[in-house]
Parts: sequence; structure tokens; C-alpha cells
Amino acid sequence: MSNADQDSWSRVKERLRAEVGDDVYSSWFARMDLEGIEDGGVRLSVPTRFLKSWIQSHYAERVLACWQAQQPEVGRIELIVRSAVLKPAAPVVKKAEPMPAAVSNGSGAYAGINGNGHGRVSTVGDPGMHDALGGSPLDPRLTFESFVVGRSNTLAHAAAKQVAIARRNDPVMFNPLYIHAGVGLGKTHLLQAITWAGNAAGERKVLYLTAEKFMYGFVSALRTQTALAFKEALRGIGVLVIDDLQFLQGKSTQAEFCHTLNALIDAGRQVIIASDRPPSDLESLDDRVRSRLAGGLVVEMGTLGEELRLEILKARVLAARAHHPSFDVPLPVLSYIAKTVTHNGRDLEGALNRLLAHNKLTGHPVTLEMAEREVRDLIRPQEPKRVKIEDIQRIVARQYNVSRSDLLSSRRTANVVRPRQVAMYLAKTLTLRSLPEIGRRFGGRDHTTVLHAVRKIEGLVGNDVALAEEIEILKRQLQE
Ligand SMILES: Nc1ncnc2c1ncn2[C@@H]1O[C@H](COP(=O)(O)OP(=O)(O)OP(=O)(O)O)[C@@H](O)[C@H]1O
Repeated sequence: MSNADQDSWSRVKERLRAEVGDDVYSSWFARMDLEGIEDGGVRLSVPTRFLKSWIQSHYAERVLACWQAQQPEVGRIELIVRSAVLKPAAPVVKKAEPMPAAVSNGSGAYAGINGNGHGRVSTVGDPGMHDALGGSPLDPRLTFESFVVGRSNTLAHAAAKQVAIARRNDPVMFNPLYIHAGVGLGKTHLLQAITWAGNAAGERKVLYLTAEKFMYGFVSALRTQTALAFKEALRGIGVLVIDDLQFLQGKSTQAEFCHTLNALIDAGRQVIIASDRPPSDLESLDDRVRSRLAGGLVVEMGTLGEELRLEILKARVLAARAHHPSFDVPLPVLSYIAKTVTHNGRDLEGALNRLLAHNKLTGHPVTLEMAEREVRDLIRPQEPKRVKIEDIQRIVARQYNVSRSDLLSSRRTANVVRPRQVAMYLAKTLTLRSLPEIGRRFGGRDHTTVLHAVRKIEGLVGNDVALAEEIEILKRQLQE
């Protein structure tokens, strides 16, 4: 793929993000990749069938229009589910297999292009329950053994370990455990590791479901009139693990999710959830669910630092060697990838897969030059930092020497009103949040109050040089 195509793709993504807003973008498009452009057609890939059908039915026209704004000659978009090259597709296991006591070969077996090396993806739990619920397939590579711990994920890893090894009658320490992180930073890995380890211990039944599976399970159970059995079976498990909660859609599914969550937590069962955003940002969920989710332990996993990226790469090479003994990647090459492929774990995996493929197919050794060529398109320009409303409130409060709760309060003294207006103005200009959403995040204010604040500050900065400078400094601090 040419650099020009990659450039267009970056611009299409920017345009799409601006049009649909940050939240919708990260829910549906963050994992969409460009596969190629040919004969006036653009081929895009997404990781799941669910994403594909959702984008196709809701956003196909819009994606095409964004492309045409960049390249008018583009006449059609083809959406595919990403091939199993990077992550072998899970064969559907009709009958639940018993869990192996030790699920990995100790190296977090990573076989790269030739499949997962085990040829098996197991489901968990007893067949009766799985007939009703259909636990999502687990990848045998995603275990605690293959999870590399670094500064950004220490807390999440420790909490996950703690939950995984807890015994049936141990007091539940954090419930729900809610892990959030950007795309490809290891949420699924950690959740599946908990599931493998929890089930291997045999103390409690651990069920791993993607939100998509939860929705489809529920909807199809409703269709076949077995909703009651579905709910009962779900409530009968020891630990419920739900991945990608941001995809939970639909009023009745959400209501059911809320009941299930309450029933499990009240019965002392463990619930573990992962999402790409904190509970407060799950705007489609109602307040009760959000506050229940925020009531346990909420842990954020940050971006993977260079050191951690290097360790992940080293672990991956070692694991790949279990299946491809001659595969050797010199340290300078690994360091180069760790330095330049910064985006997420999935890109690191992709980079190594390419080196492995190249090495296996051509027989040429892996060199720095080859790596530079192979991973070129995985080196993405730094995305501007996503500013959070909480950060705006914290930094503005510090600057004006008031507390964050002052900003959210109904106090109307001058020393609080101005900072609050500045903070609302920054929220409007630095984030893609709507006026009502900003109002909600500032102590439940009406959107007209936010609009008034934004206009007020806009009016003032034109004449008040000191204020304009102050705001510039705040912006810089927030975007650093
Ligand atoms: N700390 C880590 N140690 C080892 N591998 C990691 C780590 N973090 C991420 N990875 C790897 O990066 C890839 C992406 O991780 P994963 O699928 O868990 O991301 P995610 O956060 O669930 O992403 P998404 O938001 O797209 O669901 C996986 O191959 C995973 O094994």
C-alpha cells in the first residue's frame, strides 16, 4: 500500500471522527484498518462480524462519503472481517471441552502465522450452561504467563490475579472489577487470563462473554422463549467476565445486564468488566448501571511504554520459537520495533507476524533493513492526546486555587463562577462532548448554562489579553 493511500486513510479517519464524535468513533471505527485500494474500491477490515454488520447497516454511506471527500474516484467500500492471519479464527466448538489443567506450554505459546499451535480453542463451563449462554471462545495464548507486566498495567494485573485466585468463600474484595484502556492495550488478554486461571483452579465457574455475545445470547434466548432459563443459568455462575462493555446496546439488554449485575454482586459473585472507557463515559448506559459499575474497583491501563513494548516483543519471539526454532530477531530489530510501533499490542503482534512470515517464506534472516520495510505502515503518526473532562476540571481547579467540587457545585461566588466557565469552555473546545454531556459532567447543569459559559469566555478572550494567555497555557498543559 502506498504512503499516499495511508495518508488518505489517516485523513478519512480524522474526518469520520469529527463527523460522528469521539465516542461513536472509538466504539465502531477505532479498530477498522485499511487493507487496500483497488479499481476504485476501498477495502477495509474490522475484527468481528458484529462490527462489520453494524458499520454496514449504520455507517456505510458515511464512510464512503468521507473517502470520496479525499479521493473522489472511490466508488465503493468493501468491508471484510480481518483474516485469521494475526489471530487464528476460533473454530466453533459445539460441545464444551473439559478445561486443561495447564493451558499454555509455559511460554504463552505463540505460533504466529501457522496458527495457534494448539489447534484448539475451548469453551468453558458445563455443556448445559453453554447451550443456553454460549460462552465466548477463549484464545489459549492469552494467559497470565504470557502477559507482560509493566508500569501501565501493574495495578490491573495485580487486581486480576487476586480475583482469579480467590476461592469460593473468600470475601469479595473488588466487585465489580472494572478495567478500562484504549484499543489493543491488553484488556481481553487480562480477562481471558482470569478465565483460564479461574477455571483451572476449579473452585468457581468462570464465564467469559463479550458484550456482543451477551446481547446475542439474550436476544436469541428471548426469541426461543428461554429467557428465564438463560437468566437463571447466568446467575448460577461464580464469576462473570464481560469484555468490550461499550458495545452493549439496546434498552432491554441493558436492563437485563443491570439485573444480572445486581443479582450477581448481591449474591457475592464476582463480576469483571472491560471497556475502552471509564464507567462515567458509557453514555448509553443509564445512571444506575454506571454508578454500580463505578462502585467497585475501576482501574485504567495506560498506553504501553517503550520498555514494556520491548519486553512484550521479546516474550513473543521466545514463544514463536517454540514452533519456529530458527526464528531469530536480533535485539536492535526488536528495539527498533519497540521504539517505532507505538500504538498498541496488536500492532506489535502484527509487526512480528510480518517478520516471521517474511523469514519463513523467503528464508532470509531478519535484519533491520527488512524490518524497516515490513513495518513501515504500522508506524503511525502520533495522535493528538485525548483530553478528558476530569483533567480539565483538575487543572483548572489547580490554576484558580479552587477545588474540583467547587466547580461542580451550585456556588455562584465570583471566584468559582469564572473558573467554572473557563473549564466548560475548555471542555467544549478540547473535547468532542456535546453541550448536554458537558452540563451533566459539571454537576448536572443545563446545556444552556454551558452555552452561556462558552460564549462568555469566547467574548472575553477577544479583549482580555491576560485571560487569553491563561487559557492558552491551560490548553498547552492539557495537551502535553
Ligand atoms: N501486557 C501485555 N503483555 C503481553 N501481550 C500484550 C500485553 N498487552 C497487550 N498485549 C497483546 O496485544 C494484543 C492486543 O491486546 P488485547 O486484545 O488484549 O487488547 P484489548 O485492550 O482487548 O483491545 P480492544 O479494545 O481492541 O478489545 C494481544 O495480542 C495481546 O496479547
